[in-house]
Amino acid sequence: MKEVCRHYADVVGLAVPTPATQIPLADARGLILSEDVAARFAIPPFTNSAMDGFAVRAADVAPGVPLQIEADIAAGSHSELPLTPGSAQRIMTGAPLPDGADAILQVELTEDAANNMLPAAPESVTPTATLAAGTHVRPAGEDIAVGAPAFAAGTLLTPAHLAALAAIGYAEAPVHARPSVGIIATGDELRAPGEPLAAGQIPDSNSVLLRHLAAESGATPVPFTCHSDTVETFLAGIAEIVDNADMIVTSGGVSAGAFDVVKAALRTLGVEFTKVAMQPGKPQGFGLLRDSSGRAVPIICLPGNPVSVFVSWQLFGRPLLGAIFGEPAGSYESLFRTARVGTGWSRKPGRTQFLPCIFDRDGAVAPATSGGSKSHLIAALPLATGLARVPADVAQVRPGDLVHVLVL
Ligand SMILES: Nc1nc2c(c(=O)[nH]1)N[C@H]1C(S)=C(S)[C@@H](COP(=O)(O)OP(=O)(O)OC[C@H]3O[C@@H](n4cnc5c(N)ncnc54)[C@H](O)[C@@H]3O)O[C@H]1N2
Ligand code: MOO
Repeated sequence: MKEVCRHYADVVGLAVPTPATQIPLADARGLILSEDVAARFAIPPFTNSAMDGFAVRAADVAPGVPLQIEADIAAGSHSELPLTPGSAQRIMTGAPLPDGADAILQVELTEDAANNMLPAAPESVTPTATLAAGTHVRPAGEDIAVGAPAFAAGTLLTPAHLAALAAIGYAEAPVHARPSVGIIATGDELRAPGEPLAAGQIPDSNSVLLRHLAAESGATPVPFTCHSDTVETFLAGIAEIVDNADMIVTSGGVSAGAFDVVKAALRTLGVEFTKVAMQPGKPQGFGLLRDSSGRAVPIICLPGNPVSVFVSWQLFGRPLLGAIFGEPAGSYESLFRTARVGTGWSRKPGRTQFLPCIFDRDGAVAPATSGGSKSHLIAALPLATGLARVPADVAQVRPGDLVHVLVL
C-alpha cells in the first residue's frame, strides 16, 4: 500500500493555481496575493498627533507658563500657520502637526483641562509639566514608507492585511482568483437530506460535508449529486461540472464493489486509483481532467464512508485546494503538531490511523468517542477537535505517549 505522505505529495503536486486577478478588498479575505505589494501611501501618511491636546515646541513648555493658542486643528484639516516660538496650536488626535511643532502637550497636562476641549479653543493654555521633544508625535512613515515592500506574493489575506492594504493605498488586491470546487457524490442509495428513505437508502451527507468543507476553506462549492451508478451518467456529471471547477472532489465508488462507477469511468480519463495505508480513507483516486478548453482540473476521488471523506479532505483535499489558491506548498509533516496522550486507546495495526480526538484541559489528547476511527460514525465526528496520527505498526497508544495531531 502507498504511504500517506507520498499520496499527499502526489495530490498537492496536481495543483494549478488559479489565474491572477484584482479583487475588491471587501471580497478578498482568505485569498492569496499573486504578487509582491509595495506601499503607495506611507503609514502614517503625514506626521500627526497621537493625543488630543496642543502642538508645541517642547523647549517652550514649562509648568505655569501660559502659551498663546494661535490655531485649532481638527483631524481631517491642517494648519497653514507655522508655530511661532512661545505659542501653541490646539490639535486633535490624528491631525497633522503644524510646521515648527515637535511635541504634543496632551490636554490632561494643562491647567483647567476640562475647559480646554470645549468647541471653542481657549485663548491660552498653561502646561502643568515639562515635555520631551517627540512626545505623542507619530512621524510620517513610522510604520512603512512610500514604495517600501509591504507583503509578499503567497501571503494569505486576513482582515488585518486587508486593513493594511487599504491604509497603504489599495482598493483592490492582486490575488489568485477564488477557486470553485466541483463536488460529486455517487451512489444509487443516496437521497437528498430530508427525503423519505426506502429500504437500503441513506441521506447524502457527503455532499453537505464537502460543500461546507470547501466553503470553510474559502472556495466556492459547486455540488452535483449523481444518483445513478452508471458510467454514462457519471461522465455526464463530470462534463457538466468540469468547465466551472478549479478542482473536483468525488465521494464513493472507489473500492472493490461490483458497481464502483467512479473508478470505472475515471480510469478512462487517466485518473489513477490506489490504496493508501491509512484508516480511514484507504481507497483513493487522483489525477488531472481537461475541461472543454483543455484546461487541467485536478480531481480527487475519496471513499464514500463519511469519516473517510472528512479525514481525506483534511489530509489531501484541503492542502490541494490551498495550493490552487496559490498558497506556498507546505510539507506533509507541516499538517501536524506533537501532543501528549492523556487517555490511551488500542486498535488493529496495519495502516496509519487517524483517530478523531479531543484535547483535555491540559492539552493532552483523548479519543473523541468510544467508536475509535470507524469510518461510518458521522454523528460522533463533530465532537472531534483533532485527528491523532498513529503509526501503522502501533497497536496500543498509552497515556504519556507523544502523537502527531492535525488540529481541526
Ligand atoms: N472488498 C472490499 N471492500 C471494501 C474495501 C476493500 O478494500 N475491499 N474497502 C473498504 C473501505 S476501507 C472503504 S473506505 C469503502 C469505500 O467504499 P467506496 O468508496 O466504494 O464507497 P461506497 O461503497 O460508495 O460507500 C461506502 C459507504 O459510504 C456510504 N456513502 C457513500 N456515499 C455517501 C454519501 N454521499 N453520503 C453518506 N454516506 C455515503 C455508503 O452508503 C457506504 O456505507 O469500501 C470498503 N469496502
Ligand atoms: O479506508 Mo476505509 O475508509 O477504512 O473505511
